[in-house]
Amino acid sequence: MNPDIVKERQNASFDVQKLTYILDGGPEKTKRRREISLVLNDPDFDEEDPNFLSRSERYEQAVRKSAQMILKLREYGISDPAEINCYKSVVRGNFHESLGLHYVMFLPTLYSQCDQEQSKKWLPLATSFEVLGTYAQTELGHTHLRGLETTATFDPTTQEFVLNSPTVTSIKWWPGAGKTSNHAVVLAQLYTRGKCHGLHAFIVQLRHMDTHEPLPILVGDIGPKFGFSEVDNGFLKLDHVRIPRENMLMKHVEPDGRYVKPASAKLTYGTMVFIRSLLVGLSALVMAKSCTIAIRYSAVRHQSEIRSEPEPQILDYQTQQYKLFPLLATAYAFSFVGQYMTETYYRISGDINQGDLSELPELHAVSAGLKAFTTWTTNTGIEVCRMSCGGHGYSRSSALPDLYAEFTPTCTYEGENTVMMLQTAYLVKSYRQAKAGEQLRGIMSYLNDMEQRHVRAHPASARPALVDINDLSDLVESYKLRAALVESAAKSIQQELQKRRSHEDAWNNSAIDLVKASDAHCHYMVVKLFTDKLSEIGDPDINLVLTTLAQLYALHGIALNSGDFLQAGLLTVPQMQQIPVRIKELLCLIRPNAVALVDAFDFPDKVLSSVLGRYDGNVYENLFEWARRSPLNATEVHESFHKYLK
Ligand SMILES: CC/C=C\C/C=C\C/C=C\C/C=C\C/C=C\C/C=C/C(=O)SCCNC(=O)CCNC(=O)[C@H](O)C(C)(C)COP(=O)(O)OP(=O)(O)OC[C@H]1O[C@@H](n2cnc3c(N)ncnc32)[C@H](O)[C@@H]1OP(=O)(O)O
Ligand SMILES: Cc1cc2nc3c(=O)[nH]c(=O)nc-3n(C[C@H](O)[C@H](O)[C@H](O)COP(=O)(O)OP(=O)(O)OC[C@H]3O[C@@H](n4cnc5c(N)ncnc54)[C@H](O)[C@@H]3O)c2cc1C
Repeated sequence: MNPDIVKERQNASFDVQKLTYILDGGPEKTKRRREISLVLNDPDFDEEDPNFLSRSERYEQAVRKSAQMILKLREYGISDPAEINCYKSVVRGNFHESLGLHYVMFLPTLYSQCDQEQSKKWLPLATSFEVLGTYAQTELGHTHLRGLETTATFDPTTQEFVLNSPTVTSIKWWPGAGKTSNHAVVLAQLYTRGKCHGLHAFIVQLRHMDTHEPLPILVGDIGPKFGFSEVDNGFLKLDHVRIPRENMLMKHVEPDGRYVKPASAKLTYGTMVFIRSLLVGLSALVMAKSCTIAIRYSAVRHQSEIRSEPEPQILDYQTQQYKLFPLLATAYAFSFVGQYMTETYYRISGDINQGDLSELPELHAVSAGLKAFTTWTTNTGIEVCRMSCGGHGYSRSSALPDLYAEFTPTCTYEGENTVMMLQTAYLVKSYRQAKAGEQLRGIMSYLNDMEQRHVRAHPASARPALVDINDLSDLVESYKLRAALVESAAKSIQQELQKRRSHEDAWNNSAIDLVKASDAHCHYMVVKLFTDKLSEIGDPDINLVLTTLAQLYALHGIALNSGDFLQAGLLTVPQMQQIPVRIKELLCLIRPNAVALVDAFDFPDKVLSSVLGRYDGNVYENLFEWARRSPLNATEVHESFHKYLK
């Protein structure tokens, strides 16, 4: 064990194990997660570092691993969905699996959209992996759902739907598992009796069940990408492909071609809401991994000098702390927001299953906004962690390049982040309702008292100084008032309408304000949920260290967005000048606990897969060993010497 890291652990002021229990949701859950993590000792999961393999080898290794996972799940009797998720996230490490989409999109779509008869047919096939599915929605030319071109036309004479990609731009593009899957959920515009009824989901067989040869359908892999080398993102061109009427999910077409409206057309989009909710938790996980790597490495890396003494640990540099500790605070904040998002998703989708759709718009708005907010923040955070590791952060051995490449598409997939932020129509609607005197419920209820607060862009001098910057509840209140930026967005729309612009143009001309409002709303939610969590934590040592992190999270956010807080008169200039001073004090308070705080995330070394983030801190000897495994070192003299240099 590296002596620096031993010393760091001795300095901790709290019980790491107890904090792990809080993150997991209780000691029983930690125990079970650790039991599941033992699967990493199974030699069947020993594999070459994918960084030393070609794309085709990586894909093959991922398929082998996916197949092994299924067999082992059965062998170990793991069947609870949360436990399957935990098992997969342990085995997957920092990469994706080839059957990922079958689990996260295909199966959930079947579970939520099959009727009884369809469930009876498809669920046994899909859960036994005879049917391997993908989710084909995006097209070469479109992702906006109303604009999708693929058609499904009902033919009552044969009781079939005819699926067609009429143009090049309508070819399905991106669905994972282009080579792996034999079925797809295809999203297409439904036509029956000559009328279009919008987007619906259909099950389409793509490949022969025994030979895996494609049916008369053009299907394949779209080629190498920025990351996602394990995943065969695919294309799919359908040329008048016929499927039985029973393959339409939720069956809205009667045998005679009559269309029966669903309770809400938006239920077809349910799988995306599910994944967007999951991505909030995934952001927390990846931010936590990145911080673990960068903070452990910063504790064992010595460089330059502060005083004329031996080289200090780089974690002692104030600038290093300023780079990493706000991200550490973010990892904790997002962990609690992830827990909230999961609970909210299951609560509201439970109501939806019972026929109560009243909270669907809020679930959509919250999951879209938080997905965008947390993935954007995490994406930039991983890169800060990588940079903070200097040159060794650039090596694939650090895992940070892989974490970045695998995570960055979360800002794009399941709804491009700007587009998701623009799903703030709900926010503006809520604002208008509150202004009209309606009492809002839930997370939007803070808009109820906006009129009394009169939060507007007044000169700061005209306002009382509301905030004690050392008081978390005051900080939550200021974030809440800043979230009233929605008022500026609503006003911008109003002004555009007064200029006789159409509603659509007024919306587009206010889009920057709308995204800002959405961002402020999400930021408020994160600060509030983090602060609320503190009241549940009885252990005084843990409460103290998490309160310090929450304060840092809140103040750092204000420092980054100082213009908003000053403009709205929520803070005075002298208070704003106090914030960097307070932030520096908080960095000093966090410093002795930094390593313990990342230890509490409890990532086994095999899951982190990072030479820099090793628990024992023995970085240099393992970096050397890792480099020696590089395929370029397989021979002492590379063949290129004989071919070109000699
Ligand atoms: C701890 C966690 C651990 C582990 C997790 C592990 C793994 C999971 C994570 C990752 C998975 C890993 C690997 C998989 C990798 C990638 C998979 C990627 C898949 C995909 O990307 S699938 C394709 C996704 N595509 C999109 O998201 C498209 C985005 N666009 C849209 O959603 C819509 O076009 C848009 C922008 C919402 C507009 O909708 P529409 O076109 O219908 O416009 P309208 O104007 O007609 O309607 C708007 C109206 O409808 C409301 N609305 C829109 N969407 C919804 C919804 N989903 N639910 C409810 N309501 C919705 C909207 O608010 C408007 O309402 P209004 O009329 O104003 O009242
Ligand atoms: C790794 C990966 C895996 C994927 N897996 C799947 C899958 O399994 N199944 C599937 O169906 N799809 C999948 N996708 C596709 C993914 O869902 C889309 O890429 C995503 O929805 C974004 O759409 P787009 O690529 O068309 O971007 P575009 O919508 O073309 O975005 C390009 C730019 O235009 C801007 N823009 C677009 N619309 C607006 C607007 N209304 N207002 C303001 N700005 C706008 C965006 O902000 C962005 O800056 C995957 C994508 C990736 C990268």
